[in-house]
Amino acid sequence: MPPCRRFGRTFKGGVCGTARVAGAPLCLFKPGGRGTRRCASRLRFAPFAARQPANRWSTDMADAEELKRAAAAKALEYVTDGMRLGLGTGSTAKHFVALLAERVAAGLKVTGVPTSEQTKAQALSLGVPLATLDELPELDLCIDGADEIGPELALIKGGGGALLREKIVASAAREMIVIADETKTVATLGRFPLPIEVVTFGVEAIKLRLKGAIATAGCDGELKLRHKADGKPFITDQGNVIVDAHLGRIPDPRALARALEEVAGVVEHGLFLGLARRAVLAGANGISVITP
Ligand SMILES: O=C(CO)[C@H](O)[C@H](O)COP(=O)(O)O
Repeated sequence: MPPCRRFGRTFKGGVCGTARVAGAPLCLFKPGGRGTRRCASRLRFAPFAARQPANRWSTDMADAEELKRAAAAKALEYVTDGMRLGLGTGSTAKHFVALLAERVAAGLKVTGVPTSEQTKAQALSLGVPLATLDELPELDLCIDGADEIGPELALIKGGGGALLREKIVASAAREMIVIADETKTVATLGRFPLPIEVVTFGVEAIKLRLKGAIATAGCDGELKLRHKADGKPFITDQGNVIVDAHLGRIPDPRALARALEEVAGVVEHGLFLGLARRAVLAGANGISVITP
């Protein structure tokens, strides 16, 4: 049995052979005739075989991570030497930063501007050179995840609470590429609660004004202040709080964005309109790259 070209190992009871699935570098693991499973991570490869009898939920979770990593790997193809990169936040962006770090270790020269303290810590720990947006106010490319991807690549972002810095960094970049597993795509935005970052002063009054603004854009739904697991309000990297708007449907995202921007106390909202120029989506059938 030839060893896996990616991992350099031969796996007992099965064949591991690298392949490109619809352009994405994935390793195909064929455990002894029991079907083909995908593995995109050296570290998780061995446990994967042992995981065969695991319950459906954990298998789905693992598959979702593999898809995120596959999207991140494809997006890496758009990165070239010397680029100034916006580095997104979230579980998909985390895969991108990890893969980017491997390329940096192999000699790629890039400078990243992180969109959160979390991403900054990850990038620093992996040796990715960083700068602040003040030092690099113009970026070549920003790569980030999203919570929902609607028509014309309109996005909802901010599930991880980093929407403010994410929007500033994406706006500073010549191009934004959004990376996600394909379950994030929707025909109409709004199933994912829309994060709205507001100042900590007068939150209840701000929520009342938000309710009215949301109604003028033809939407309705509950507004909830975001809390952490310990019950305390979630505080963003900029020291603000987040109100999540559970709207269900956003028929006119531009109208809603305009209405939200008029409410005093709103710092930013999670509607990213006209920012993403490309989406790299990973699904069961491979990778697709879509443009608005
Ligand atoms: O906007 C974000 C963080 O503020 C993330 O990009 C978004 O929540 C998607 O995260 P994940 O890749 O973990 O699904």
